[in-house]
Amino acid sequence: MISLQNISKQFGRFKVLTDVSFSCNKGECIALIGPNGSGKTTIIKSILGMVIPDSGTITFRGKSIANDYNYRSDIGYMPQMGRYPENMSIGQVLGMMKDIRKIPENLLDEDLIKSFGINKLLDKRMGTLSGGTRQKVSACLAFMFGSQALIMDEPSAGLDPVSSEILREKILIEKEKSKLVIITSHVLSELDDLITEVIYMQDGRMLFQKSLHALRKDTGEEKLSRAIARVMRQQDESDGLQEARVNTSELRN
Ligand SMILES: Nc1ncnc2c1ncn2[C@@H]1O[C@H](COP(=O)(O)OP(=O)(O)OP(=O)(O)O)[C@@H](O)[C@H]1O
Repeated sequence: MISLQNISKQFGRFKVLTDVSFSCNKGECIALIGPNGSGKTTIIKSILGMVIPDSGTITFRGKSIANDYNYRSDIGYMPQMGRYPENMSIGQVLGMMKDIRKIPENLLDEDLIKSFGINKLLDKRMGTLSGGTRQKVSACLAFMFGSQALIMDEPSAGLDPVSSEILREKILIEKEKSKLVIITSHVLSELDDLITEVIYMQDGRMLFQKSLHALRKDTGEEKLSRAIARVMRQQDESDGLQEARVNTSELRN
């Protein structure tokens, strides 16, 4: 459904993405993980056309996204930090998005609006909302139009435990409908029962893409956090060995 081929991006002199390639398909729930600054949000923004890569190709349903923004109506996006007109009320923001997307009222998915209780806050101005309520509005918008792909950038950040669980249940329901879900999170424990695949980023490079099943099998660890920790230890050991080999050969020369 979404495919990245050799994507690289530089901001000024700083290389943020180097030769990133991966594909993801409907029915998959992909954890895009990695340390702060490893390039996860830049990947997401590149998929959404908000960042233009310096090189490489991104395709959505087999078609290059370059110069064609129509594909975006098929992606529900929940940003890390939603920015909205501060003077508009929640109801006006929801209404504005409905007008832009032009989806018939009976096809709108308003589950989260009800379960988060957003329907009781429609008159509140965006500028007065708490961080968590703003996140809830972003979540409502991401799911509202029944998009076939959902991209969520740290969706539970700022949500209280009850709301996190509501969102998690919703993601599971959509995953069961064979949608593609891409999700970034630093709280790996909340991804355990959700995801099918892991893409691990480090320093702007994709270190690996593996099914959760393969990752568990390779590491012998059931929990994602422990499996990732084990992979990183193995990586450090192999980097150390490599460094030792280089040092030895430098000494010989
Ligand atoms: N518009 C920009 N101009 C300059 N540098 C940028 C820009 N956007 C991102 N960067 C830099 O690119 C790097 C990757 O940022 P990105 O937001 O993709 O990381 P991330 O993996 O999502 O991090 P986090 O886990 O902290 O959200 C960071 O060093 C960031 O400062």
